[in-house]
Amino acid sequence: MDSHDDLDLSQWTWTLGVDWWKRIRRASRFACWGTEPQKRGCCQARDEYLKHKSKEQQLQKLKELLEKAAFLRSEAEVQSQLETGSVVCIDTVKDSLRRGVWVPPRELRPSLFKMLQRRPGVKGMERLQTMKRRSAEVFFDGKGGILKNLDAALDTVVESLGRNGWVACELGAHQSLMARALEEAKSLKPRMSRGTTVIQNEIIDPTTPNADREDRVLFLQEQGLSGPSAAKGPAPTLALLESAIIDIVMHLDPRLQRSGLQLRITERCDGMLSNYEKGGAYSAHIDNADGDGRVDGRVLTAVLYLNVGWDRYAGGELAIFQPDHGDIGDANCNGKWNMIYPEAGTLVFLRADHVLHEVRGAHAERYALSVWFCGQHADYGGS
Ligand SMILES: O=C(O)CCC(=O)C(=O)O
Ligand SMILES: [Fe+2]
Repeated sequence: MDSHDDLDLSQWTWTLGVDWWKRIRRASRFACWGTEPQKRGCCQARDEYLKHKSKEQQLQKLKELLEKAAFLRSEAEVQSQLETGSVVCIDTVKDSLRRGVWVPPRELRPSLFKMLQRRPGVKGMERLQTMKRRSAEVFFDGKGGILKNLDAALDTVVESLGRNGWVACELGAHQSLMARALEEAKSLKPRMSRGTTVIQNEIIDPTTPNADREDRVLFLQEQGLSGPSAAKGPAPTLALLESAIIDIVMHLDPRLQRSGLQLRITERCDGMLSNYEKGGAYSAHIDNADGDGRVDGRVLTAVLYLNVGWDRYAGGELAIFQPDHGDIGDANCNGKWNMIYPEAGTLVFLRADHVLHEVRGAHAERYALSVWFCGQHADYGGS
C-alpha cells in the first residue's frame, strides 16, 4: 500500500488513549449500520484522513472516523447498542482496527449479480405460477424453536440455505411476547407508509409493474424505534425481536463463511415492519435481483411473522419457489412453491439475491418484521 501502511497500532492506541482503545476494540466487531448522515460523516473523515500527511492529524482523523463509524459516544451507549443489536459488523472498521491503518471501504463496484438478472419474463412467470404448491416444513416447531436449540438450529439454517436457498423455523419466543409485538405493530400502523421497490439503489415509481407490492412499511431505526432508547419507546418488543434476529444472524455469519456458500455478512439494513391489509399481496420477486447496484448488496432476508392466532384459511402465505431442475430464468425450469403461513413466531431466512418468492393475497391484516443483511460471496473478491 502507500505511506499509510507504516502507521503502527501501538502508537495509534496510545493516541486514542487506553479507554478509547478498549471501547473501540469491543465495538470493533460491531458498527452502526449507518444512517445517511453517519455514512457521510465516515466518508468525510476518510477523505480528511487521506488528505493529511502528518501522522498526528491522520490519527486524529482516523479516531474521528472510528467514532462515527462505530457510533461510539460512551461505554454505556456501546454496551446498550451491543445489547439491543442496533450495531453490527462493518468490515472497514474491523480491518482498520486490526491493521492500525485506514483501510478504505471497498469501492461500490457494480455487483456481478447484475449480469445474472434472473427475473423470468412475463410468460416464464406465468409458467412458474402453474407449478405445484405444498406446505413448507417449519423446523423446530413445537420443540422450543431456535432459541432452545441454538446450535442445531444454526446448522439447519446454514445447511438449508446452502441446499435450498431458504428455510423456515420457529423462533421460540413466548406467545405473550409475540402478542405484545403484534399490539405494538398495530399501534404503529398510522406511521406506516407505502412500501417502495428499490432497483440499483433507486426507488422505483410505485405505479410501475416492477413495484408490484401492496404493503405499508415502517423502518424501525429511522423512526427511532430501535437502539438504546427503544426500551422506553412505543415498540420495545419489536426492538427486542429485531435484535434477536440480528443476533441469530451474527451467529450464522461464521458458519456461513465456513459453509459451501462462503458467504460473509458485512452489514445489516434497518428493521422493517410491514403490514398487508385485507387483499394485500406482493407479486413474485427476488429481493435483490440486481446486486443492489453494489458488491455488498443484500444477500440474506429474514422475515419474522407477528400474527398471533392467524387463520390458515386467510391466505397471506409466503410462497417460495424452489427449482427442482433448471434455473428460474430457463424455459424448461420446473419446481415447487413452498407455502409458509405467516403465523406468529415463524422466522424465515432466504437468500435475498437468489430466491423467487411472493406474498399471496391475505384476507386478514398481516404483520411481519423483516431485516435484510448485506454481504459478500468469497468469489466476489471479498477476503
Ligand atoms: O412478508 C413477507 O412474507 C415477505 C415480504 C417480502 O417479500 C418483501 O418485503 O420483500
Ligand atoms: Fe421479498
